[in-house]
Amino acid sequence: MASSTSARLQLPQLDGVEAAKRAAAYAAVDAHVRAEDRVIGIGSGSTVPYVVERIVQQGKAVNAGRWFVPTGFQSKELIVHAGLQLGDVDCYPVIDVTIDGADEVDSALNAIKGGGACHLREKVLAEAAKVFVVVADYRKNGTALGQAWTQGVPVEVAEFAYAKVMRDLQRMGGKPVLRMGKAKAGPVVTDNGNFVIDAPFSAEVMAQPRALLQQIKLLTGVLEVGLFVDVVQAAYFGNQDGTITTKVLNGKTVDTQEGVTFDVTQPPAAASA
Ligand SMILES: O=C(CO)[C@H](O)[C@H](O)COP(=O)(O)O
Repeated sequence: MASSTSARLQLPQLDGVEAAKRAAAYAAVDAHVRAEDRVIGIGSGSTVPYVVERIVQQGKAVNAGRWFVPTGFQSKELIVHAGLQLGDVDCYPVIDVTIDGADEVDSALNAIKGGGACHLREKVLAEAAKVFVVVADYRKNGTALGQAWTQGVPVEVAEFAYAKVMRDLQRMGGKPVLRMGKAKAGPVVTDNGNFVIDAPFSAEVMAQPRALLQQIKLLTGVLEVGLFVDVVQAAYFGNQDGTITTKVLNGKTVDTQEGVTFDVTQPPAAASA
């Protein structure tokens, strides 16, 4: 994928899952962040720092004319600390490409997102983008939603409505739990000041993600649901053996390629632009 004639990058040695995340992120940037792209959405999670790292490797010249739109506090900090120009979706409602993490992706490119409680802004930046790409390690690459990611569908709710929405989700057959803070007494509060409910459903219900999304979205008090249906155009997964797996939308079908060789030490082609 990258040219083998350029000088190699000196990168820190990473093991296992971290190496997989880096490979997925670098491969996705190389394939989807073109030199001419001017507005770029930056998602959330532990894989996204490698996305920003690769974009920085594309060089100061190409990045000087770009605006970077974050999905939350974490990605805003990444953008600022990388010396990239910060934009917002109210200035840039059309984004050239957004790259984000994912909690699980199925074989039809449906995804669960919201493990970091950012899925409201993430979905706005996904839908604002001409191209929406997710990056993850091999643990997130599945065939059906809810198999690997068992903590449930993340649902962002208005704080005052949470108890009513919990009851609604129970009536739908879910087992909702209010997400609690780890180093804070009380619930997680999103970047938008709301609560998050995690709602596991049976495999039969999870097998129809569009129907489930529509049903939850209609509950009064719900801001957004972490089911991303028909919005992901490509997914990149880093594997344990150093290769990557790609799932790319091709018309109405998904082309899957496994065991793709990718050398992270090769600089990105856009670096010379
Ligand atoms: O949806 C998200 C945050 O709301 C993240 O993108 C998702 O949790 C993936 O994170 P990681 O790259 O750490 O696995």
